[in-house]
Amino acid sequence: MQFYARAKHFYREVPATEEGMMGDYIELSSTDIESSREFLRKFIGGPGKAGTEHALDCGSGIGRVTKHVLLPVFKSVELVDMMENFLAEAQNYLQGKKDRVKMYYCYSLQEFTPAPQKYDVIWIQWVSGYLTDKDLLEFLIRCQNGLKDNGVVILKDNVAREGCILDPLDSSVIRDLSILRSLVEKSGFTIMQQERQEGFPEQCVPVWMLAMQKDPGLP
Ligand SMILES: C[S@@+](CC[C@H](N)C(=O)[O-])C[C@H]1O[C@@H](n2cnc3c(N)ncnc32)[C@H](O)[C@@H]1O
Repeated sequence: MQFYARAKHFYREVPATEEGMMGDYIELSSTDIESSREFLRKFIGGPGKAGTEHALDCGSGIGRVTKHVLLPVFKSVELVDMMENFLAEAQNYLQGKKDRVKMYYCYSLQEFTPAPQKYDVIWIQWVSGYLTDKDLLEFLIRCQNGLKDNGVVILKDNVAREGCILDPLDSSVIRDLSILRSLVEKSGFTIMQQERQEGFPEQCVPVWMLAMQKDPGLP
């Protein structure tokens, strides 16, 4: 519980701005967005691919990903974040597109269950490290049930070069790629593609994008 309480305590001091969402690396936001858009394009539209009706932005913060990556593609988007003030700010930040933002869920992901078979894409960016292994695994299992046929989960996060690093400042963990992949696979997802974010400075922790789909044989 302390692990989660500390993260909440940390985010109380974080401004509800793009800078706050980027942890003071605001200059990387446009590179991040551009790569996310390109990565997403591979999995949507066309036979056997995900549709473009509904997306869910997990750990959305003020909706930076929703605004720049999801709303340009999906008819409607829903946001889930544990911080009420971020979701409140999202309503200003997403102004003009508000009618296509259908829900703002104020929940911690470890306590949140996506609605069954509703989403074409579930986007999980820079938030998986705030969940324990057990809670991340269980959340991914609940996400499977939230996906439509051909639906895709995209997880984008910092990835350690080796092992698992605890950041006591914001109470998060950075997992290496093999640990992250094994959690994803344990949940029953199949990883379709993984790609390293390019264009970030060498001294930054590597960032990876993983696209996953549930096994079509499973209910
Ligand atoms: C680094 S910000 C990233 C925000 C957004 N995904 C983006 O890329 O702009 C991390 C976000 O995760 C949220 N968060 C942290 N732990 C969470 C949890 N256990 N459940 C839900 N949201 C959480 C924070 O409130 C914050 O909005």
